[in-house]
Amino acid sequence: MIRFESVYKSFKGRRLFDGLNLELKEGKTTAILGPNGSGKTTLVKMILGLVVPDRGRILVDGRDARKDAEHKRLIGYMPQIPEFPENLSVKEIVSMVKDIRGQEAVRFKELIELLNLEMELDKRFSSLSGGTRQKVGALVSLAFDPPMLILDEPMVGLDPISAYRLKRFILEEKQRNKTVLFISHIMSEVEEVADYVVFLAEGRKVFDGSLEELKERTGKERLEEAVLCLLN
Ligand SMILES: Nc1ncnc2c1ncn2[C@@H]1O[C@H](COP(=O)(O)OP(=O)(O)OP(=O)(O)O)[C@@H](O)[C@H]1O
Repeated sequence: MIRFESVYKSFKGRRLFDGLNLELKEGKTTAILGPNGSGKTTLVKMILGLVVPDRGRILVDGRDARKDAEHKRLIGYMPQIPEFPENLSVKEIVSMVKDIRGQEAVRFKELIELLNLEMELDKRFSSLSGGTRQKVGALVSLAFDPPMLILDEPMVGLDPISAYRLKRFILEEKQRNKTVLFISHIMSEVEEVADYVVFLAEGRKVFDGSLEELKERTGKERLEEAVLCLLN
């Protein structure tokens, strides 16, 4: 379970999170929604310890995300924009992450096939297209088969076939009771994949509950319309 306890975070004197309390359920898939700049990426970066809260704490399976770096080995993180050493090949990047995590890339072959990366393995990261860089981000986050996945707009930038395959993969991970957290602006995707929804607006938690509860609360059957209701 991931728990935010009275989390405060400001950037350059501007308060984003103002005592956020939030629980993300283990073994479930939660979509983080909200307008641009509402704090979604900052939220997931705080779970990873990449952004440190000014006050409060975040517990991942009971471990303080700030103090305990071990929890990172439980998580596969696919950032919005993957950054890896530009001069390394895809193979070398996976090998580097393997050494850092001290884990085997047990799903490497399967993912290479799924994402159609066979021809890219020996190419330097600097020479890859935007979508292929995105696929490398997916590969690295998923190859080590971690119990928790944090995916920041995972399907954006991928061609339709790759996006479809990655979505199927995530749905299978969900069936295996992994804890999945994903950020998305694509409501059809959220509807298909998520069990729970957290909706942020300017760092405030506007909604936190199941998809069904969201529809019930807003009286809207379509998620797109339910989300518009939350914004108004
Ligand atoms: N390192 C930083 N320095 C200064 N401000 C930051 C930093 N990181 C985030 N912010 C600010 O915090 C707010 C939330 O940013 P964040 O990236 O978390 O939003 P988001 O909901 O993920 O947005 P998007 O949907 O556009 O990806 C924004 O106003 C952003 O400018």
